[in-house]
Amino acid sequence: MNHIVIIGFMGSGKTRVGKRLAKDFDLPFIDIDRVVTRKMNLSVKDIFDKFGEPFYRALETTVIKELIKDQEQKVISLGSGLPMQEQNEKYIKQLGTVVYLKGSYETLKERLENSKSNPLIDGDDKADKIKKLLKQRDPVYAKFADIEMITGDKPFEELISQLEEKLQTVIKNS
Ligand SMILES: Nc1ncnc2c1ncn2[C@@H]1O[C@H](COP(=O)(O)OP(=O)(O)OP(=O)(O)O)[C@@H](O)[C@H]1O
Ligand SMILES: O=C(O)C1=C[C@@H](O)[C@@H](O)[C@H](O)C1
Ligand SMILES: [Mg+2]
Repeated sequence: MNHIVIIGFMGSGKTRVGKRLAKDFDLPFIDIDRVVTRKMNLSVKDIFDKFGEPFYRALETTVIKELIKDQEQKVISLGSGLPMQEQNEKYIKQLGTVVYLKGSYETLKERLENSKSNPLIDGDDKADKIKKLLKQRDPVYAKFADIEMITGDKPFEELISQLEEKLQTVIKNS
């Protein structure tokens, strides 16, 4: 399928950017974190606490597999951890044009400072956890990316217009 697929670290802007692209391109928007929490009627944190991370990962994989079969083009924001799971690799590759929203450690730390909804970075050592996870994840996100956009170095509107220009070129040539 030729969905527009947004990946990146927690706080990189997958939801905000995804919603905006969907509006501008007049496409439906799907946020996989949101689909999973709706299915369970629980927050990400509650799913992790009650059922554990492997259960959450299995749900994410179910959702991405369903989206492969979806013939209606969409903008899809993936969960931040989804590209890290080996079993999802083949599905991401089939899904469409992948946009990596790449944030620096400083940008992400600032955006995530007050967030309490990400169980993998909660706690007093949040900054350390962000640094370690980002180091592991950045090369994996980069590997999947058809388009890489730096987030945090320019105003949101500028990011959107640059990204939309790149997407139009990639989609035209695909
Ligand atoms: N380009 C940007 N410039 C400034 N702030 C931004 C930008 N993109 C997103 N933000 C802000 O950063 C925060 C995180 O954005 P968002 O929730 O979209 O990230 P996310 O990648 O979906 O995070 P998560 O993985 O936790 O769902 C929000 O407050 C959002 O408004
Ligand atoms: O980075 C991650 O691994 C996660 C990020 C959130 O979006 C949720 O998908 C969940 O907290 C896992
Ligand atoms: Mg989000």
